[in-house]
Amino acid sequence: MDYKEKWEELADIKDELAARDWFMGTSGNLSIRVSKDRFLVTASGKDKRKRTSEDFLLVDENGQAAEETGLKPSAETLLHTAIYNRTSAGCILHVHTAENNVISELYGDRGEIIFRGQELIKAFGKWEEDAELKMPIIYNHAHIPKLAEEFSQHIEGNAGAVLIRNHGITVWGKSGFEAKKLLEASEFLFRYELLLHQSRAAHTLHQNIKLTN
Ligand SMILES: CSCCC(=O)C(=O)COP(=O)(O)O
Ligand SMILES: [Zn+2]
Repeated sequence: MDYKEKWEELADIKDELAARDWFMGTSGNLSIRVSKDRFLVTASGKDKRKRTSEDFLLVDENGQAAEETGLKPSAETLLHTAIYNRTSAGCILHVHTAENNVISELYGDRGEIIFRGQELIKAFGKWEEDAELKMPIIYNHAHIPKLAEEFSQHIEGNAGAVLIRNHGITVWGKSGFEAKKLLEASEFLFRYELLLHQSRAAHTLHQNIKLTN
């Protein structure tokens, strides 16, 4: 199976995400579809900031190595198989950032975060003036099959995003370009939300200080 082009595409995306410092402490995993039942996924536990010939391995629809290799697929490969087996997604990106973790903790008890009135929700195809983007937040089960099972309940269509509480975000899209767009839009929305919280808190504190003086 010739997957050189897909390999290079995923390696380029990995470099771009690494330049943003989105792979702290070896976290994160990425994959790209090569055929109906084969995809390339990052090898587990690697420093994803480095570009090497052992960054990815080809796996089948069960997440098992499809070629002779000493590499281990990502520990979270079952989340990738869950998406590829249910959709026509072409690429999946999972990163841990401080921002996505804090948002997942702030809104985790609600089970979702809803974005409204934000231009960047258009990246998710939400173009109407009153549109809202609901992003599910699921519990971070240590047992990956259990995590994948809960995650699967939120896979709707060929593009989407799910937050795993105090863990990270997983996005998928029809292509590498689409998946990256959703990831960048999500991280923008998280930073915006956090800045807004901080600005409001600072403003309230300022008002209270003025009142007591
Ligand atoms: C050190 S991060 C803990 C595992 C994780 O959440 C992750 O994204 C990376 O795991 P992988 O096996 O894909 O390297
Ligand atoms: Zn992870």
